[in-house]
Amino acid sequence: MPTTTTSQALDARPYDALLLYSFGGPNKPEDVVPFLRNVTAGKGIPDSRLEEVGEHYYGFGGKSPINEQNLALKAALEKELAERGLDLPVVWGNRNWEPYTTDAIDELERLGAQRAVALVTSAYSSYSGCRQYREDLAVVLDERGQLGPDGSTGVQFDKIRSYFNTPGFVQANVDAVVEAFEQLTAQGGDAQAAKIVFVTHSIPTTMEEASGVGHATYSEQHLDVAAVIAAAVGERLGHGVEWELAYCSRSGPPSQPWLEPDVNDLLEERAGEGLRNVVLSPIGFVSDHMEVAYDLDTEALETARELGVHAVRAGTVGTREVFVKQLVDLVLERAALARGEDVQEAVVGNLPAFPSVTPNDCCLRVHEQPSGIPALCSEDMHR
Ligand SMILES: CC1=C(CCC(=O)O)c2cc3nc(cc4[nH]c(cc5[nH]c(cc1n2)c(C)c5CCC(=O)O)c(CCC(=O)O)c4C)C(CCC(=O)O)=C3C
Ligand SMILES: [Fe+2]
Repeated sequence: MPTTTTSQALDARPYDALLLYSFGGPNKPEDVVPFLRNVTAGKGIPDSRLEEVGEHYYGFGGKSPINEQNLALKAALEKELAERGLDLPVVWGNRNWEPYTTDAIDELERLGAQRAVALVTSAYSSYSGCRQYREDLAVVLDERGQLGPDGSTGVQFDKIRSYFNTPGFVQANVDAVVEAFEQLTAQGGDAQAAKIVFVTHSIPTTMEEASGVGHATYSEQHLDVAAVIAAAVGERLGHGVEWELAYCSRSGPPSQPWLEPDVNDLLEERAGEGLRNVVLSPIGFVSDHMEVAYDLDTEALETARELGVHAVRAGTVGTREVFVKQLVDLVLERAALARGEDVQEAVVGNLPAFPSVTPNDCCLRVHEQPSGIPALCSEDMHR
């Protein structure tokens, strides 16, 4: 039997393609409304919220940074794969904008791919970051007449595990936060006194509860990895650093509870207690999405300024080398698993590696309320 290291270093079999699967975003003003319609179909988001979010996009010329970020990640993955001698084409697709899921499947078929490994651009497990991607794949396959009782009857899909608690994701965030501390000092801020406020996307508390089937919940995942990042940053800086987790980008009706505190509310409260220096670390986002560009760089930094708080926003992991290498390691790990080999799954923090084949009721939108939609890469849909 080959050792894991050797086979992982060289072999992506049985996969013949990598699907980079993301959210999508508008490229121009005319795209904004159709994009928002795609995102919100049947989700009960009030019109007032949609108009507000539309304005965020128009404020940036109707263009989200997300598509360029994904193209950059695709290029970085291609480079890393080529450097390792791996002949694995990368195909990009999105749930909510061009190139759509069906375009990506067309492309996979054009390449003659029979078995693809999917990498979703969300590091954490919840309905929004995990199951929704797997359901959309199933829905699109169904529309194409390619969904059988145990998965796709065409190109087969597996998925790499949620990667928030992998060494490369954590290291990339540590590097970014340390750089933000250096920037704070260079700007005349007080790095010794600064607190890290980790930020992620809020979700409804019902979705939070449902995210904990078979593994830690969405917020627990963030708290676990935030503690590791903060400790490593403290070591690099040579002094302890305090930290907290806050949320951004809530939507839905005001009556519906979502995870709190909101980052702006937290800044206000801590400023009232005397906090004057903050590093905002958007660990919930793998690249500079609109949430980062608007909710953090526009809104939260403005809040901080009004409060007299010196705040610096740390970078997202984006295409940092250590992160890209981790993603390719995860592809190879998934391939070794698919070949039935023993695999040492690298993790950091106190939580175990998340499942590569997810339980059937993993990450439902609402706990114990079946969605009625099959989700790919779950136990039932995995042959
Ligand atoms: C957890 C999470 C992630 C992180 C995981 C991941 O990355 O997948 C994420 C990512 C993203 N969300 C995005 C955009 C939007 N999300 C919305 C709505 C919602 N997001 C939710 C959660 C999440 N969302 C939820 C619970 C809703 C309510 C509706 C529902 O229950 O599903 C809405 C509707 C308006 C509004 O409510 O804001 C928009 C426009 C974009 C694109 C940004 C760009 O263009 O750069 C990205 C990457
Ligand atoms: Fe979202």
